[in-house]
Amino acid sequence: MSGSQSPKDFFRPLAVGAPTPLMDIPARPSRAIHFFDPSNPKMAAKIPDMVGTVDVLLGNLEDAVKADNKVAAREGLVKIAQDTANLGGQSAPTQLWTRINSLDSPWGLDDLTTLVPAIGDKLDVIMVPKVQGAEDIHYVDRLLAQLEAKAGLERPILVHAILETARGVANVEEICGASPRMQGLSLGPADLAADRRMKTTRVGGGHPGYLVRQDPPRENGVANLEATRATYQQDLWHYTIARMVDACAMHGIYPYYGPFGDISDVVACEDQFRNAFLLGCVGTWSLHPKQIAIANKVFSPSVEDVAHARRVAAAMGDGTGAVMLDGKMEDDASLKQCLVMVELAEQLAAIDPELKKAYDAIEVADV
Ligand SMILES: CC(C)(COP(=O)(O)OP(=O)(O)OC[C@H]1O[C@@H](n2cnc3c(N)ncnc32)[C@H](O)[C@@H]1OP(=O)(O)O)[C@@H](O)C(=O)NCCC(=O)NCCSC(=O)C[C@](C)(O)C(=O)O
Ligand SMILES: [Mg+2]
Repeated sequence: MSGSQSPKDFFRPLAVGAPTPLMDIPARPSRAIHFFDPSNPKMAAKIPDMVGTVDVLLGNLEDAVKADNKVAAREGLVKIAQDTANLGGQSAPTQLWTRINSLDSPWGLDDLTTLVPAIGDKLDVIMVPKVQGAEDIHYVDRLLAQLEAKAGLERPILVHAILETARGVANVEEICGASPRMQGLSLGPADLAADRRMKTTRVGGGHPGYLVRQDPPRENGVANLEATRATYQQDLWHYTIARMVDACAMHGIYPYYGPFGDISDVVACEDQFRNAFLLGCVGTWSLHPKQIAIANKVFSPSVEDVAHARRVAAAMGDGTGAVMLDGKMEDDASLKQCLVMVELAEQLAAIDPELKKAYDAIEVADV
């Protein structure tokens, strides 16, 4: 909500006839947001078979789509949305998102004015790149309301902002609170690195030069600076992700990691995703089909964690007081953490039969 706005106006439609904004953003599973270029015939051909195997399919119109293909990508996305069953809309197993071109580009406006009338009923979330502050969200918010009203849509399209400028990061809280449409945030590590003038050349992930080194061993009180010392690579994105998580939690919306550009390094990709999962993110991006399985694995609580969480919940009874379990103290606050895990497991079990089987098996054997 912006400074001069009355609280009661925040949840009013911004155009006559537009759908009423949602009070709460639904927690729909979105472990992997899988990017595809709708102007690439090979990728487009794969989309119908991917429905049901990934939580979100995202038709990307921005960076990674050639300038000459911008219109073809937009039109390709319309066609895919119209022709593909079970993709997009409230009850579809796979959500349909798009990433529009940036608001200062020659294409952003036409992206919105084409997509909303044509496939607005199927589009669940619109990702807006390079968001700098609340003003960008306000612009999209009003425009979407006008387009929704004109198209007679019954459900508001949600908005997701990518943080990829220093100003965007500095304004992260106001971005999250700028509209009831705000669904979440993703990290845009490549543009953000460039904007910050970081000295990296990668799309997400770590850097071997960003490290801390073990202290030198001391002999008779003197540091041996010649000794071999272990180094520990640090996470370049810790600060930004942590800020995103707090801003999203404060506003009841959802944080996501983002892209991991080294498609061949599936191990480091899994590590980067897991850091984000542990810090509070609900999902990440997948740029290549092989990253979907990594995201689904990482962003689904492990069977061991769910088993432990259920044991704590059972041992805590009415949820107050303190108990000992396996030598550890559990209390109201550790129970709350466990309930986050249990709730997430329930949401995922409802849409993923394999996970349901794995989580159901715990109940019998381990609790
Ligand atoms: C990396 C690339 C070029 C490798 O593409 P490739 O064709 O060389 O890979 P491949 O391993 O040979 O592909 C095998 C098969 O899978 C297909 N395929 C491959 N990828 C996909 C896909 N995503 N969805 C569906 N199908 C896909 C591909 O067409 C091929 O089909 P085939 O067997 O029939 O020949 C390709 O995967 C790709 O273009 N991925 C999407 C890239 C993208 O969307 N980038 C933008 C997001 S990141 C970003 O913008 C940064 C950010 C946030 O803004 C900021 O940090 O600032
Ligand atoms: Mg970018």
